[in-house]
Amino acid sequence: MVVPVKNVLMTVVNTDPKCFWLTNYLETLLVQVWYPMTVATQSREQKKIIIDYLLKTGTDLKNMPNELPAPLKLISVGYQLNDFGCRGVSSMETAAIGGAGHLVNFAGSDTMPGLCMAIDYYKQPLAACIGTSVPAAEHSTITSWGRDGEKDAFKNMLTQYPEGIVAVVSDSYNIYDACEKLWGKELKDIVASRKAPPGKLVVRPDSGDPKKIVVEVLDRLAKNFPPTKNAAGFKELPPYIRVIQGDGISIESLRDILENMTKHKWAATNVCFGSGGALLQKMDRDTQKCAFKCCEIIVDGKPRPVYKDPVTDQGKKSKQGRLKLVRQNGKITTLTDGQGAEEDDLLVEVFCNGKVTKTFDFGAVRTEAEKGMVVPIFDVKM
Ligand SMILES: O=P(O)(O)OC[C@H]1O[C@H](OP(=O)(O)OP(=O)(O)O)[C@H](O)[C@@H]1O
Repeated sequence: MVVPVKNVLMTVVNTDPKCFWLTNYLETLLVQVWYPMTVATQSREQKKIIIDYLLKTGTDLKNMPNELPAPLKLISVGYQLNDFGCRGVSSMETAAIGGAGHLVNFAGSDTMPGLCMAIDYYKQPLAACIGTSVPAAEHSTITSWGRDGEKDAFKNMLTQYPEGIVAVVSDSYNIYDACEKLWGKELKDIVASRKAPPGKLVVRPDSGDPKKIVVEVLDRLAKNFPPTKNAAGFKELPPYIRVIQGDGISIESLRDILENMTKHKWAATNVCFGSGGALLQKMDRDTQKCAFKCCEIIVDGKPRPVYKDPVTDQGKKSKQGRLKLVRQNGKITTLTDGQGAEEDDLLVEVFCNGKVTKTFDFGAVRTEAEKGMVVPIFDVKM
């Protein structure tokens, strides 16, 4: 469920007076949910930005081709922010937890542990295509051919993967020449013969100022792959060629790039993104101010509200009494002091006296996260 910050997200009630210490004992463990929640939230914010620019620059989102075999449905927005974060996090466990958080909103990911986590813990079959990636060159598979062998390295990628999507990092030496001379002239016929959709070459710059380099690359490619204008007057490269920016992507740079593309009349559909450290690592518990506080205590059989209210920071005031999460006039809010009716509480019991009483599958989590988005992008429940 999408809940604004500063609301109650979970409550823990002690059911055995002999274990009065248990709730606080669990605090440290339970508060660790701050991490996947923050990854999922930031990834969802980036999805909103991408959809916003797609609409602004004339993409017909409702008629985008399905990217998955029936009965699964996913439009290509699901691959517009790809998880490149596995190498940039502190452990494989972090990659698994954060990577699954990103998959709530997108389907593109190179973080295998995230995919395994979604399958294992949320009981999704592999065939549900929770997360996928594409064949892609990395610098070593290009530079091993030597500086004079870059064209042959590129050609090798196109011929090894003659169908579907293939991404090729193109900045090993000179990204501008790679776009204009190698892709645009020497290999143009092979690129243009790729059957699209879904087949396409995805050119990857991986250095330079992210804000500028994407437009520079699009402009260079446009010299030999003439773009068409969509209904809103924005340029689109031929469907067999696209660009991925995977270096230095954060919420801020993603917005800057899309804004700069819009300024230069390039449609957002020409580009997709890869994000690593900023997606999975560059955040902390205070990003969304996630905390766990005592709000009620039973003394001599009588409940008593408990709270803190530091004079030095009003923002740290905690909620008191029994808490409920409710929807009032369409807005989610927290009721304190036992107010509100039990049946209006959006919080549900998930664990009681040693037993898990409710579970959620990954499809249901995704459906919740898509609520409030302009366009739902996937239906991959199985
Ligand atoms: O969002 P980020 O955390 O920056 O992750 C993405 C980056 O990771 C990889 O490069 P890497 O940093 O391994 O090396 P390079 O940039 O020197 O090629 C990739 O080529 C991207 O540039």
